[in-house]
Amino acid sequence: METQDAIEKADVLIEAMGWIRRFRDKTTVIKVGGSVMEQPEALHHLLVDIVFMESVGMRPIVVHGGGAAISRAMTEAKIEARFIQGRRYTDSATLAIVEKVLAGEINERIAGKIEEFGGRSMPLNFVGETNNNVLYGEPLEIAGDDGKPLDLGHVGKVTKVDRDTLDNLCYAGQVPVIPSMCETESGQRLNVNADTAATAVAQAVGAEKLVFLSDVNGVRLDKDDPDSLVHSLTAPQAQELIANGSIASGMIPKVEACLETLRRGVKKVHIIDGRVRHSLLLEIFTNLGVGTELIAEPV
Ligand SMILES: Nc1ncnc2c1ncn2[C@@H]1O[C@H](COP(=O)(O)OP(=O)(O)O)[C@@H](O)[C@H]1O
Ligand SMILES: CC(=O)N[C@@H](CCC(=O)OP(=O)(O)O)C(=O)O
Repeated sequence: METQDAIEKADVLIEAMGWIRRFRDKTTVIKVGGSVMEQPEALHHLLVDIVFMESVGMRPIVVHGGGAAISRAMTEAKIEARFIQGRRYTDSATLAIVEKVLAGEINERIAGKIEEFGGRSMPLNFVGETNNNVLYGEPLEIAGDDGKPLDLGHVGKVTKVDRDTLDNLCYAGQVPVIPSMCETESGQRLNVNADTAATAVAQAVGAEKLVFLSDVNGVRLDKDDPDSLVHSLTAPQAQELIANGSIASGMIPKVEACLETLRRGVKKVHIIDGRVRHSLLLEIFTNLGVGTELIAEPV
């Protein structure tokens, strides 16, 4: 029986070989949502998966949010969190919290854990003595229903990514870990929605794949019903679900980010459940089709 078990394990390795070959030296951008980071066990398994990917010659890049932790820190500081079209209104006091919690604590924690699990990583933030920032941008301008610009405070969008630094780190076998903030040309720091930050990184490095890890099993027709999961979604279908309100709250910037990424040529975009053990490896190494795959047009 033991030999049988060992043979089955060897079969699994052989099955993975084709996928490993396919993705070797190709970049996968992994966006880790704040909700996944709230669950230490889920985060542990996810980071081990990322170390595995790097060990077999893939090039993972992590972009992370931390919405839940930011909101918690705001409550402690007695600041009320307010969202406008899925973006956090960011005044100066909120920005200071975002910088400390997201670019500081969470970013360093993820990078530290990757190292703890046997990988090598580089936290890319501007907190501390050296500025390792790779995301540059400008204030985000969005309009309300009346067409007038909305005041979001210090919220930005990424317009430039330091691709050379990311390429060099990946080449050297280090996993870049990027918080969702950017700096303007004049050095002003801005809070960026993590889904859109991940999109900008995926486009800049010409990623083969962009995977969003969230706390739901994917895009659902009814957001409260896990059985209404949509396995494959085309761009027009996704737009329809946003327009009719089926896709709401934090799922809006995520799906919009997916659509933008497809328009810019990244081949595959997936939204999967980061709470499921090894969901990332299942997504990459099997045909099981976990979560929702977004595609530009039906094949
Ligand atoms: N149609 C939908 N399908 C799935 N989730 C949805 C949908 N509409 C809204 N949501 C909400 O979007 C959330 C995911 O977005 P968000 O909280 O920003 O996640 P993350 O922090 O992982 O980026 C889900 O937890 C769910 O409550
Ligand atoms: C402008 C804006 O909304 N920024 C986000 C950045 C963090 C984020 O996006 O975190 P999740 O991935 O966990 O949602 C925020 O302040 O919550």
